[in-house]
Amino acid sequence: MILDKLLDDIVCMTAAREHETLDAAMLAALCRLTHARHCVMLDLLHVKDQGFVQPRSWMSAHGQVQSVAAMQAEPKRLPIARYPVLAAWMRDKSGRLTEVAERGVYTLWLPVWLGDILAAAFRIDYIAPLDAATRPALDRLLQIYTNHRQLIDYSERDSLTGLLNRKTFDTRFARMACQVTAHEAAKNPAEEERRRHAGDESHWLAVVDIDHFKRINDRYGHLYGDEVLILIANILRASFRAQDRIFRFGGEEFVILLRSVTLASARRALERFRENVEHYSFPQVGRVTLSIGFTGIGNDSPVEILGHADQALYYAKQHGRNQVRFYDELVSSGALSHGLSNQTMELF
Ligand SMILES: Nc1nc2c(ncn2[C@@H]2O[C@H](COP(=O)(O)OP(=O)(O)OP(=O)(O)O)[C@@H](O)[C@H]2O)c(=O)[nH]1
Repeated sequence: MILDKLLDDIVCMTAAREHETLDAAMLAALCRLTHARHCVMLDLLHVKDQGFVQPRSWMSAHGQVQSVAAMQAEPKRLPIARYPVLAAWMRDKSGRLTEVAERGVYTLWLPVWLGDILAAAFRIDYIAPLDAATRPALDRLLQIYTNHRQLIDYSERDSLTGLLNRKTFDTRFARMACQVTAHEAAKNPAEEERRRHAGDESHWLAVVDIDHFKRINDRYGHLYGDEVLILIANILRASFRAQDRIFRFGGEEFVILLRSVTLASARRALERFRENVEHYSFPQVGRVTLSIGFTGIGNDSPVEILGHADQALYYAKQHGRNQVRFYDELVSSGALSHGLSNQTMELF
């Protein structure tokens, strides 16, 4: 019986081609196998050598899997010290299934190890103790989950920085732009423009390019150039929210999708990131700066949106580098004319 259920769950999990679907299949499997009252997946974030814990997805009371990616608000991050089991795993760089019983409720913790990095954990709460066969079954299921997650990571991510790759950007951005276009179709473009400037929440796309990166490679060699790319990827991860998506677009270019924020917040986040890089001391290389162009994601096609952000980036490069430029503002001030320039990067 347990074998049948387990095989069904494995079929579901290994059919997943994206993290969200894999996480949902794993949560459903865990709830079914443990008859859980509550099941949540937590992400472990490593920020400046400190560990933080943040929910990623969970099973709702109605048996539906919900995910942070679909939420408007930033989920709460708590220091890892608030979770003694996770803190001990992180300190020891090892740990397996751990069951904790307290006042008639059992909590099972399952770690997701990627090498010696504790990347995530599942927490399951239930009231009847697990039978002897369930624990080893959960342990195997966790191994299958981790293996499949690594496979998805491998195809979605850039091997140098670990950020999402260009192929993933193409798929995700086309999907996101379609959703926004469908949502905005009923509105008139002038109203959408007014809404973005009026401080309403919207989605934004930013293109980031390291300044004079060729000089870094030429002066210090490609290995140091690669190190700069890895460190900038780390600063990017620490500078943006869980709902935002960060891609290495190729070479020394990165793309950020900022979700559901006002123009002022998007600008502030990008400025803060730019300053974080400017003030970081890169080993051997010293100071590195970057230029950023960004625009709103409205009714335009993905190619046009990328083209607009790239035009703003090009403007930043032409006007001193180390700055953030907003496409719509450049157009309304007359510094840029609306439409695709022939200096835009090669798209798709
Ligand atoms: N180390 C390293 N270098 C790379 C990688 N991908 C691309 N590059 C280098 O990135 C450099 C990009 O240089 P350019 O496009 O001329 O731009 P830039 O020197 O950054 O100048 P501006 O963008 O105008 O500020 C080239 O020297 C590429 O060889 C990589 O994965 N690792």
